[in-house]
Amino acid sequence: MIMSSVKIECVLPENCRCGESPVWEEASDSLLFVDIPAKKVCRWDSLSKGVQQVTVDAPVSSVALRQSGGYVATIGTKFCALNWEDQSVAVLATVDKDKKNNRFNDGKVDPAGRYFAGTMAEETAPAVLERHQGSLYSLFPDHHVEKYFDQVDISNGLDWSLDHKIFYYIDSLSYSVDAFDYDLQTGKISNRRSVYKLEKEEQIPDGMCIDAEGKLWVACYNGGRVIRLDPETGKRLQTVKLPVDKTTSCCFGGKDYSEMYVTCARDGMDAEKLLQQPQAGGIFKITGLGVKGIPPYPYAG
Ligand SMILES: O=C(O)[C@H](O)[C@@H](O)[C@H](O)[C@H](O)CO
Ligand SMILES: [Zn+2]
Repeated sequence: MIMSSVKIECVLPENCRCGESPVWEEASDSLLFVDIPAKKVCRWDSLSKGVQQVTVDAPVSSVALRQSGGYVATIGTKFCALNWEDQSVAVLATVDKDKKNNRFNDGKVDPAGRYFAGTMAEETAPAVLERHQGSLYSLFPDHHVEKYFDQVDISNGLDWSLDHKIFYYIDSLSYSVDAFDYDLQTGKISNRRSVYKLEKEEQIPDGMCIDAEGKLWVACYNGGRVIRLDPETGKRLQTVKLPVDKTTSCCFGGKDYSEMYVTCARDGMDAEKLLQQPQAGGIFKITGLGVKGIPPYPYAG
């Protein structure tokens, strides 16, 4: 049963051009996120409401916690370590060296501490790009990189089932949420299949996270919503609409991971749309969902 006490609030009017990769950092009661084209990694302190940011030298598409301290981030086509204190970036590995127009997109750490992230061709406008240029990779704790597959259009949301036996993945322009069998020991994936095909008004599947009941939450770009899916039945369980169209990603955070945070974009909106949706690019908090999330896994290298 769905309780109707869902509340949506813009907690940070940040005007991100393309906000992405929300990650809750319990140790600092903060939300990390990136603004991809603005080349910024941001950290919003939920207690003081202050934002700190680090500007890097290329589009930054995802950020994740690092077990040994600081963060890791995907910057351009590089997996990097980010030292928050002195704002320094160290390159851990580079991918797609033969594809000068590519950049990383969404990334997330698996339950064994590997940093998964995929690439895409740079867009000329939202969802307009040379197709099939991307690949999916992961950075192992020893800093070696494995490539899983290529021919990706827009590599996007990813997460793992609660028993760590399934890897969920979105290539946005397939309009599908896919699943693979996952071998946590080796990091290998196999047996790709679709678990949900988006409906027309749901638009483009973007970022994704799993909740503590094993259900998937997908942010729908241009759809102005997050949807909750049951990957076992392939059914949509819930739709939560937001007052902005370009919802890009979601994560759980806050006390006991009972709140959901949603990022969104301003790029691609005309002046009229921006007047109608002045909160576009802000950070939204959704409470009252009645389900919790799980903590993010830190990169183990
Ligand atoms: O947020 C992302 O993942 C991409 O970098 C964005 O550019 C959008 O998703 C894309 O335009 C719509 O699919
Ligand atoms: Zn995305």
